Amino acid sequence: MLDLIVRGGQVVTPGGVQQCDLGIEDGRIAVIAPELSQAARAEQDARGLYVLPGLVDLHVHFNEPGRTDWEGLRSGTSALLAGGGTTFGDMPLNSDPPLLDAAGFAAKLQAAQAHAHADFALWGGLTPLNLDRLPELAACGVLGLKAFMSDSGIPEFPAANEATLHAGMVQAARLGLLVAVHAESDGLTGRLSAGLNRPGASWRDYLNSRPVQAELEAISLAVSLARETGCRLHVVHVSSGAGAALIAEARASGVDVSAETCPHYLSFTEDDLIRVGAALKCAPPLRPQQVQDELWAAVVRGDIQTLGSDHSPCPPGLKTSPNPFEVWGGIPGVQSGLGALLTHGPAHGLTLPRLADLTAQAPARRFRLAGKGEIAVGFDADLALVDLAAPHALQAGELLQRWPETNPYLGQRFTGRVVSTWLRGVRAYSDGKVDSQVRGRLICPG
Ligand SMILES: NC(=O)NC(NC(N)=O)C(=O)[O-]
Ligand SMILES: [Zn+2]
Ligand SMILES: [Zn+2]
Repeated sequence: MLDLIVRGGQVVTPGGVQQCDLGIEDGRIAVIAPELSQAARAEQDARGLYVLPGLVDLHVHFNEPGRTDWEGLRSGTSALLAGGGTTFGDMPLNSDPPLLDAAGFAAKLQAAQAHAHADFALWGGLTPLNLDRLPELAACGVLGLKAFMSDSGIPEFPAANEATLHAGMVQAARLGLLVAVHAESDGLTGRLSAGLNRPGASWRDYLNSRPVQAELEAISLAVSLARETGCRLHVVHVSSGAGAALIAEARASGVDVSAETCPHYLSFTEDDLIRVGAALKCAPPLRPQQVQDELWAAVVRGDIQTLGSDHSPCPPGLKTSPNPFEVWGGIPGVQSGLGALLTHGPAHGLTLPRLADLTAQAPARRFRLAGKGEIAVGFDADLALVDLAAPHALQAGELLQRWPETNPYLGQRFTGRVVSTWLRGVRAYSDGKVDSQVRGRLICPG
């Protein structure tokens, strides 16, 4: 007997969108068919709703242990579920200690097993401080190694210069680990910031300190090191079409490199940053409309393979400095990414199967997370049931993150609303509430 039938939804698979039933057994999708007649212990009516694979958001900063007052695993995963996400990859920094060795892994694993309401994978860091710890991180089962090519803002997580990145990639290639980079040139951003960061600095000054050129220089360096070392490379939060093009060119010439961008680069421009200020500060920064249009084209074309939220919140007090350079950078986005994509995507030609690929299937495939990211027989029954006929303005009261008032999407009109989210066949979120009994599991790349 089936455990559950999800009945009559518009199911989004790589092949297209079709109305059918999903039969679920032992947390996995057992059968997909137009009208299931088998017996089941429970039924969920999904008529009129779209059934998407739960988001596999491999770029979040939940900051636990150590900076739980910035976000935390309970609040972060609650917001993830409310946004249709079922699996996350937690970045190694902003938690304290940062995840740089086996002890850091154990500390975060313990916190996540106790508090995460969604399945999780854990990134390890690649910094000049822990080049001798990469084999032990591989043995722990990290999702990959994350390096900053510019200042991370966190002193315990220093940037990797060319020599560190090279040494790390040589090892990563041997250990079978993927390396992800925050690609902005430290030399260029450092030089420009030194001239522009002064009392009275404006948001335009901040934008000028982190030009697209800084991204291109860093991508070029990372790609050439990946080519030389044979290391798998993933460039996170690509902010420009030119950056995506550089990566596409490298892929075409045989480098094993993929690209991520984030919903905020597709939703906001530098004009919004200048108007709104601190809530929209991130690095790399938001770009002009023209650059955003090119980025959208790269997403739809497939030159960007994955979407991640780069959910990186902080308490409101860190967003109050009058000097843009002193404001903490990072945007919360784990609950609003899907809504933003459903709202803005159609105008750019983004179809639902392509959206599902970018947000779930492609990240799971790229990071070898077996059984995740797809609505197909044998895969985990990780599902988001979405009402596309429910446009609404995003309210602080529905945001489950730690600091809802810092969310820059507040008040925006979204086209889709997540009605319920299912983790391995269990309803983990519905109608604004998370089932606090639901616990996530560690997933290691295969
Ligand atoms: N320390 C951070 O959380 N940094 C993050 N902040 C951003 N993107 O503004 C990131 O991913 O670089
Ligand atoms: Zn980054
Ligand atoms: Zn990040």
